[in-house]
Amino acid sequence: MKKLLAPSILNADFTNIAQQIRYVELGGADWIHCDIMDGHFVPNLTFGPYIVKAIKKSTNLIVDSHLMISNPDSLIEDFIEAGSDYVTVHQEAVVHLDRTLNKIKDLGAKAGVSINPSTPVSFLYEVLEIVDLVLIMSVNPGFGGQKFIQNSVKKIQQLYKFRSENNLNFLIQVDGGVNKNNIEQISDAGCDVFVVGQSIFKNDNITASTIELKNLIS
Ligand SMILES: O=C(CO)[C@@H](O)[C@H](O)COP(=O)(O)O
Repeated sequence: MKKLLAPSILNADFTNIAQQIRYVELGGADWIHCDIMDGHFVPNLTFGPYIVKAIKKSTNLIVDSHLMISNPDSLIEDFIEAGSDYVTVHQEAVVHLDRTLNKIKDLGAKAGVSINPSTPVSFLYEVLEIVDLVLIMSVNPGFGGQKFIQNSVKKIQQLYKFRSENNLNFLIQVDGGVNKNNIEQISDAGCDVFVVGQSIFKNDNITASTIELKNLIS
């Protein structure tokens, strides 16, 4: 499976977001990752569907919306209408996970599910047949620039094994603290999609850091 790089714009310069996206496009980024935070499920606030719509207009890359919000069902439709190709909800934030994931698919987007560092992979076993993507959070969600939680590698290996043994097709994504020193180890564990924030956008040369990370997973 091709390995994909998904720069997270959480810590990008929003005074010129179209240019920042252009820089990662030039570096070979595959997706744009949008971190949606509500100040309730996570202790931080970001942006909503209006901004996702503007981001979609500024790029041809896949737009990947990660909803770190309570009660995501009420906003799923808005994020899909705004142009999200993937919509990922948190297992911890949803009561009827099977219903929510099917709703995303019925509305025409790819359905993703995410788990926090303290949630075991086994909590997802019953929905893995219907999801397009599983996001392993490798930091506690809410902020960019945190340290990678090493136990996430074991969770990725476990998920990779389950996928192979059950002949399933979902993508395995990792998010939080990914950088040039650990990305190869995470890739070897079986990860397909790498969300990277600060290690791309907090560098002087955004395109060069994108190229460097892409090379490490190619
Ligand atoms: O969802 C989140 C944080 O909650 C992430 O997308 C981070 O924004 C990734 O940023 P870095 O850890 O790579 O800086």
